[in-house]
Amino acid sequence: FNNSRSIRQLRFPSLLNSKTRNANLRSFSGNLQGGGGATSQDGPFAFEDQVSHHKDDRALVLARETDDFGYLVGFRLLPNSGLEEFMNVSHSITEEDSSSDEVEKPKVEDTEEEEAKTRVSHNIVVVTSEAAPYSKTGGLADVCGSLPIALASRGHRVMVVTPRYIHGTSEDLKFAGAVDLDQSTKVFCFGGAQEIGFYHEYREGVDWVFVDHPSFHRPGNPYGDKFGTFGDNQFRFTLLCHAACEAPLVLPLGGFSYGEKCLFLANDWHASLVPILLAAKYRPHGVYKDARSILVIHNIAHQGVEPAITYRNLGLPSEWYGALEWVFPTWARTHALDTGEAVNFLKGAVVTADRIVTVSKGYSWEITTSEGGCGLHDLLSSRKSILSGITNGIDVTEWDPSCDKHIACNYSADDLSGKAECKISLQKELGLPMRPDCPMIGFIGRLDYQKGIDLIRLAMPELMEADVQFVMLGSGNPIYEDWMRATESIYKDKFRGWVGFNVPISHKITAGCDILLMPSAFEPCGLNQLYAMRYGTIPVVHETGGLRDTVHNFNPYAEESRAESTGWTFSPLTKESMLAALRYAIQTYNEYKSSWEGLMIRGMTRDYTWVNAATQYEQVIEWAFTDPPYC
Ligand SMILES: Nc1ncnc2c1ncn2[C@@H]1O[C@H](COP(=O)(O)OP(=O)(O)O[C@H]2O[C@H](CO)[C@@H](O)[C@H](O)[C@H]2O)[C@@H](O)[C@H]1O
Repeated sequence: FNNSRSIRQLRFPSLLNSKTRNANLRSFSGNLQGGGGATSQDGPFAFEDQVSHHKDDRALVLARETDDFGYLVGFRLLPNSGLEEFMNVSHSITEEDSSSDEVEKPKVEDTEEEEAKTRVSHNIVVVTSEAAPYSKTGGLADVCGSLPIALASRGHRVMVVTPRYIHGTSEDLKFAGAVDLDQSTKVFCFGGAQEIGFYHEYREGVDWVFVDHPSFHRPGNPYGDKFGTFGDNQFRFTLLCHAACEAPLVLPLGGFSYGEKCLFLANDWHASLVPILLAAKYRPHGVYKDARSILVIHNIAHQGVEPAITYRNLGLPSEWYGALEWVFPTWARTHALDTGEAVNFLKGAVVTADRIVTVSKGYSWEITTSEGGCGLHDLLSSRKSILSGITNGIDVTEWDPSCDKHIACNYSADDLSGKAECKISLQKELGLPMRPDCPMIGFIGRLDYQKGIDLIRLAMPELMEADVQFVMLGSGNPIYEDWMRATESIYKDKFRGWVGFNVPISHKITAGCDILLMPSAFEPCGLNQLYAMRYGTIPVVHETGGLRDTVHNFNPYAEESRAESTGWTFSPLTKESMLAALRYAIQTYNEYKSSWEGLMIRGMTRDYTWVNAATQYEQVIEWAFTDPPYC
C-alpha cells in the first residue's frame, strides 16, 4: 500500500555522506568537552583517566564507540547524578552483548513495575501516517496506536501527529471525538504557503493530533484507492512532517505547548522528513536545539523515492540536497538519458536521525546486509552504533481471547473449551463443513510479495490433498485476490478466500483456526504470529526477521527447547520446507494432543505487553539525548 517505489537494489553516494561523518566527529568533540577537556590525540585510556580524576565534573564515560575498523568515534556520557539508577537499568539491557548497541530483551524481573518506572519524563512526538483505531492498513497502525499509550502510562507527555483522513464513509466516525483546535497554520512547501488545521482528542493519556488538509479528504485508504497509489503522496506526507514539527511549538494542548525540547519518533518514510527539517530548517535559527529524533523503520522496502527535481518542493534549504540524494544504479534506470538521480526520504532520515530503531533485533541485523537492506545496507552498517532492534508488543486489551467481543466464545489458557466453539462458528460462517477435528489453517495479511503469497499459491494443490481446511483473509494485489476467488471455487469444501480488510473477521480467524501460516519473504516484526500465540493458534512461519525472534521451533526430541517452543519455523523459503513444517504441525495436532496443548499454553501465557518494548524505547531515548543533536 505504501506508495513509494519499491527499492530492489540501489546505490547511494560515497561512504558515507559527509553529514554522517561530521555527525560522528561532532559527537566526539562534544563529548570530550563534557568529559574534562581531553583531546582526540589523548586516546581513550588517557581520557578515561582524566574522567576518573574529575568524578564530580559534568559527566562520566560509560562506553567508547568505535567504528568497524576499531577507530574511536565517540563516547557515551552520563551526568554523575542518577548514575546508580542508570547502571541498574542499562545493565539488564546490554549485559549479554556489551559490544553492540542493539537492545537485548530485558529479563522478566526487570519489567517489574518498580524498575520500569522512568527516571526522566520526556515530551514525545510520534509522527505516523496511520494510527489505530483512527486509520489502519497494517501493523504500523497497531504500533502507533499502542506504543504511545504505553509511553504515556510511564510518565511521558506523548503526542501522536497523523493525518485526519476523511473518506466520506462511516469510517470517518472514528475521528468524531476530535475537536477542531481552530489553529490554522501555514507551512511553506510545494511552491507556497499551505494552510493546515489541527484536530485534537485526548484519549488514554495521549494527545492525538490530526492534521487537517483537503488532500487527506478522499475515498480510499491512506495511500491509494481502487485506481492505485495516489500521485501526490509526496506532497501529503511532506505536509504531515512540516505540521508535526510545528505542532509542539504552536498547539496549547491542555493549556501548554510541548515546546522545543521534544523527542520525535518518526515512523517509516512518511515521517522521514522530520529529522531533516529539525536539522536543516529549525536548528540554524536556534529552534529545536535541544530536540532529538529517532527514526523507526517498520519496513525498509518502502523508502519514499521521487525524482530529484521534486527536492525544491520540500521546503528545505538547497544546500541540504545531499542528505536526501539518491542515485539509482544503471540497470534500474529507464532509458539512456536517465541519470538515475532521485530524492529518498528514508535515506535522509537514516543520515540525520539521532538514533534508529527497527521493530525486531533480527531485522535490525538483516537491514545491514545486502539481501535485506534494499540498498541502504552500507549506510545503515555505517550507523550501526546508533541502530537498535526492539520487538513490538501488542495491544493485549484488544487481543484477549478471554474477553474478545468479536469471537463466538471466550476462552483462556485455564479453560480452552471455548476455542473449539470458535472454530465451529468460523466454519459455519464460512460455509465450510463443521468438523471440529479437522486441522484448520489461517492466513491474514496484505496480499503482497512480502507476505509469501506466491509460496502459498505454489503449495496449494499439494496442501489441499491433506485433510485440512484453509482460510485466507487479505486484500492488496488484484492478481492474488483473483487467485483466492478462483481457488475457492476449486476447493469448495476446503478453502475460503475472504478478500477485504475486516478487523472482526481477523479476530474470528485468529481464534477459530488451529494453525496460522506466515511464509513471509521478509518480516520486520510481524504481529499476526503474536496475536495467534495469544489465542492458542500455533504459528508456522518462515524463519526470518521478527518471526525468527518471536516463534520458537518445536522439536519433540530436544527436551530443552521443548519447554520454550511455541510453533514451527522453516527455512529456506521453499514450498518443500513450508509443506514439511505444515505436515509436522498437522501430525502433532492429529496425533500428539498433549504436545499440542503444551504449545498452545506456552504461547498463550507469554508476555506480549508493551511494557518491555516501552522500557527499551526509553533507553534509546536516553541515548539520543546523551549525544549532541545532528546539525
Ligand atoms: N485483510 C485484513 N483484515 C483485517 N486486518 C488485517 C488484514 N490484513 C492485515 N491486517 C492486520 O494488519 C496488521 C498487519 O500487521 P503485520 O505486522 O503483520 O504487517 P505489516 O506488514 O502491515 O506491518 C509492518 O509493520 C509492522 C509493525 O512494526 C511489522 O510488525 C511488520 O513486520 C511490518 O511489515 C495486523 O494487525 C493484521 O491483523
